[in-house]
Parts: sequence; C-alpha cells; structure tokens
Amino acid sequence: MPPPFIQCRGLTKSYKKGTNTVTPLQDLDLDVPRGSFLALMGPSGSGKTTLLNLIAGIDSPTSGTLRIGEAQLERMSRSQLTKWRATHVGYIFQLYHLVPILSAFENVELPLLLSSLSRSERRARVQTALQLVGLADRAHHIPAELSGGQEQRVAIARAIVANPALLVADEPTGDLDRESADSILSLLRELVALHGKTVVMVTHDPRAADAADRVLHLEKGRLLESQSHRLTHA
Ligand SMILES: Nc1ncnc2c1ncn2[C@@H]1O[C@H](COP(=O)(O)OP(=O)(O)OP(=O)(O)O)[C@@H](O)[C@H]1O
Repeated sequence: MPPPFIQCRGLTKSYKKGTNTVTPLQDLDLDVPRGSFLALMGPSGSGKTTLLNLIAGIDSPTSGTLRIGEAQLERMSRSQLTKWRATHVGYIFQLYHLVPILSAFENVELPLLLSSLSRSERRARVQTALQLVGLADRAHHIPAELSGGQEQRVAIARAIVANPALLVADEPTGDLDRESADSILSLLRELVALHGKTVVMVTHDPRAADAADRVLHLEKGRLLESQSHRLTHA
C-alpha cells in the first residue's frame, strides 16, 4: 500500500485568548489517500476551517505532525510554508474571492505572475485551466458578467493553474443554487477521478458531502466518525 498523501498524527491547534487557551483542534489522527475526495462536516466552531488551514499550510500546528506528500509541514517556517503552498495547494473559497476589475483570464493568471514562466507559457496554462472548467469562451469577461457558478469555476481554474496535487475548498457550494452547486461538485469529482487531485472540502451540506469518497465529522476539535466510503462514482 502506498503511504497516505496526507498524514496527521496528534495534530493540535491552540490559541491564547487573554488568559484562556482555546483548542479548536485536539489530537487528531487522519490519513487521506492520494487522489481521493474527503468532506469535513461538523457544527459551527468544531474546528473544520482550522483543520483545513493547517492542511493548506496557511497556519501551523501547535503540536503533532502533518505530512503532505514529501513535505513535513510542522517543521516549516512561515516563509517555507508560503513557498510550498504556491506550488502544492489550490484554495477554493465560498465567495470565490475573484478580483472584480480583472477578467477571468487575468484572475486565473494571478498565481503564475510570481513564477518564472514566460508570458506565452502562462497564457497556455491559463487557457488549459479555463478549458478544463468549461469557461474558455468567458476568458475576457469580468466577474460581474458571470453567474455565481461561473465565478466559482474561474476560482477553481485559478486554484488548479499552478498544477497543485492538493485542493482545499471551504464551503465551495455554500453560495450557489442547487444546479450550480451540483455542477461544481461534478467538476471537483472530475478533478479527483481524471486528474488525480486530492480534494479536502468543508461543507455543511449533506448533498455536497455525498459527492465525496469519505465524510468525517468533527465535534469540539475531535474526529467523531468516518462514513460513506464510496468505491465507485458515475
Ligand atoms: N485565530 C484564532 N484565534 C482564536 N480562536 C480561534 C482562531 N481561529 C479559530 N478560533 C476558534 O476555534 C474554534 C473553531 O473555529 P473554526 O473556524 O475552525 O470552526 P468551524 O468548524 O470552521 O466553524 P464554522 O462552520 O462556523 O466555519 C472557534 O471557537 C473559533 O473561535
């Protein structure tokens, strides 16, 4: 068996709040295989975003270990994490976070501007990403000229343009109608099934969680159960 792509052991995150210590994530053990789709559910304040941000290298654990691919994240400094993130993780937000004055093309190109790629290489990558999300014909539209579902597709193109192995998504369908939500979930499934991405998604929506291979429930910073081991997908 290959080693898990994501491996957490005793993962704990605490914050000091005045004289109190808040521990949104406590002693978490988790293995996620490469090329799988994991959904994280749980009540508000249960630690879902905290875990997502640790896995994305946005924040560092207080204790425990977190390995993603070859990288041992708990040993990295802030600047090492920032560098690692740029090539290894794509982040998808509930409210898309697109730059309103830039076209779809320019939004997707943003993560590549700090890379050493030439202009024509960047253009080719952006076009490929927009094609993959089905929006090649909207490249020159600004976000206000797109529907919510299309904006989220642009955000997904931006998340995959640097070809990261890992995608993390925080409520990616939370602001969408059912039909657009379903099409975003199909797209995420396609990225897993056809492109080998590993997706970790926080959601409150059981229908969204149903698109995942596995659903984990957090409560008060601890893992409750694992269910819905899906073996095949249409
Ligand atoms: N930077 C921080 N400083 C202090 N406390 C924090 C910080 N980030 C998160 N917390 C606390 O950790 C707990 C878990 O927060 P988290 O955002 O991970 O929950 P969540 O499950 O994602 O909730 P929601 O579904 O509402 O987004 C909360 O009680 C929150 O107040």
